[in-house]
Amino acid sequence: MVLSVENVTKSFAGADGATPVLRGVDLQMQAGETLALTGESGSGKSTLLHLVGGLDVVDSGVIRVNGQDITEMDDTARAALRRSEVGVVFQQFNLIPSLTVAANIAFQARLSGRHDPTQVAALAKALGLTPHLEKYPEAISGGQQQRVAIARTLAARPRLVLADEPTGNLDEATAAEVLDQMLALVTETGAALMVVTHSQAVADRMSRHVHLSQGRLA
Ligand SMILES: Nc1ncnc2c1ncn2[C@@H]1O[C@H](COP(=O)(O)OP(=O)(O)OP(=O)(O)O)[C@@H](O)[C@H]1O
Repeated sequence: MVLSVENVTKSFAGADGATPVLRGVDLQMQAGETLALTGESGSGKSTLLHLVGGLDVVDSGVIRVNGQDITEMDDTARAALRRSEVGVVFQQFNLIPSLTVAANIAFQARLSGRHDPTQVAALAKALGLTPHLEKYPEAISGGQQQRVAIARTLAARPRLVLADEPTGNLDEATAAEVLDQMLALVTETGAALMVVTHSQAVADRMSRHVHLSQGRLA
């Protein structure tokens, strides 16, 4: 089991007390599975993604990544697991402006000790980035930057890939193409992929679909 979420709750403090966002979420993912997570705006999709990615902590419940309980870990251990096992593609690409496209793609893989120049070249080719490898992020389009962010995540070969609207900034045709490549690359590495999306077209491409409503998954 790559991911196991058991009875997870999370509230945020607001002006009129704590607002529960997740009220007991259960979810399991196996290696090779692809999952679409949908739900209305504000339903808590990003919150769940952040908890699973170890970027925020649960109020109660258990999250296991590759069998390891991240809710019991301290910040250092959680950060180490995130570096080695979990890859996150955010809506904002968070590229490093002072590094070339090639160095941005290699960045995460270097951190997790899995840098392989041949793989960077292969990912760049698969995502149509080869002509841009020596450019800096400011000199490429938003859609190209998004593909660099995807390549950077996959280059580190995480067991679990979490993506928040990974093709949200791309036109329909490019989005479909990038999604195809992402699915192929994830399948190739045997990782599990969770995609938060508002797009039915994206959800339809995943092997499973769960919907977040009233703080629970259905
Ligand atoms: N750090 C925070 N502090 C306070 N409230 C928060 C915080 N993060 C999220 N929330 C609240 O939790 C709820 C769920 O937010 P979240 O971003 O997870 O929703 P979402 O389903 O991802 O929405 P969208 O589809 O619009 O991105 C919202 O009401 C939001 O205002």
